[in-house]
Amino acid sequence: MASNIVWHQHKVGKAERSEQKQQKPLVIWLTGLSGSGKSTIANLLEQKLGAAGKHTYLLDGDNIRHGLCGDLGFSDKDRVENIRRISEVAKLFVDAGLIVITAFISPFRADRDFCRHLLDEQEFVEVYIDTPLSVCEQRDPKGLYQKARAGDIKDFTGIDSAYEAPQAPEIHLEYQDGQTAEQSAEQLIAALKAKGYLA
Ligand SMILES: Nc1ncnc2c1ncn2[C@@H]1O[C@H](COP(=O)(O)OS(=O)(=O)O)[C@@H](OP(=O)(O)O)[C@H]1O
Ligand SMILES: Nc1ncnc2c1ncn2[C@@H]1O[C@H](COP(=O)(O)OP(=O)(O)O)[C@@H](O)[C@H]1O
Repeated sequence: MASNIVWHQHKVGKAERSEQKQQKPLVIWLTGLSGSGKSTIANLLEQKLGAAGKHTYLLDGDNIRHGLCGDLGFSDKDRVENIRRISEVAKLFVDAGLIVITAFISPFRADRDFCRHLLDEQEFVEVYIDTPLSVCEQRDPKGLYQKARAGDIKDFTGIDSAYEAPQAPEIHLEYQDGQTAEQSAEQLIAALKAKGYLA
């Protein structure tokens, strides 16, 4: 596809940019059902990383779908393209030396793996926000499950569109009854530290 185009090697590269920021750039990829807690946890995580002096950028489903992916819907084909674009953007931000947090349902395993393979080893951390459908549906923060059950929204993840759960995520945040979002975010930070991602 990219014929007659040559990759330009710049003088300032990822190593220099991450050295300047004193951090290892990476993508912290949150995946889970709608209402599982991705946006809430991602926001808390970004605040906490910022307070610890890290340079971050949060890519969030609802926001990206207003701009970069504003032309896409929720068919399988559009979701694949959504995650492909986001993955390429995440790679650019990693190249800029940033810690990127993404909060997308990203229902298909192959698409999450696409992002993983765009990056170097240790630069992609898949975080499974494993909140059961019944809990997400009960939370229903945007009233979308109610609409999906009533047939007013088609192709809704978990209802009439598939969610392929990660088989070997780097971090698995299992739902615990009564656990607050703050506690989940702390648990995530602790796991990231324990696995050496925030050194
Ligand atoms: N049909 C259908 N299925 C799932 N979600 C829907 C749908 N229609 C609208 N929404 C809203 O869009 C948000 C999901 O967008 P994503 O970009 O994360 O989806 S995907 O990764 O491409 O599957 C999702 O946001 P979150 O609830 O934050 O996950 C919903 O608010
Ligand atoms: N432990 C928890 N982690 C994340 N969110 C939680 C938790 N407990 C309750 N919630 C609530 O669940 C809802 C999750 O919504 P949201 O973060 O928008 O999910 P998503 O981005 O996955 O659709 C929020 O209203 C949040 O306050």
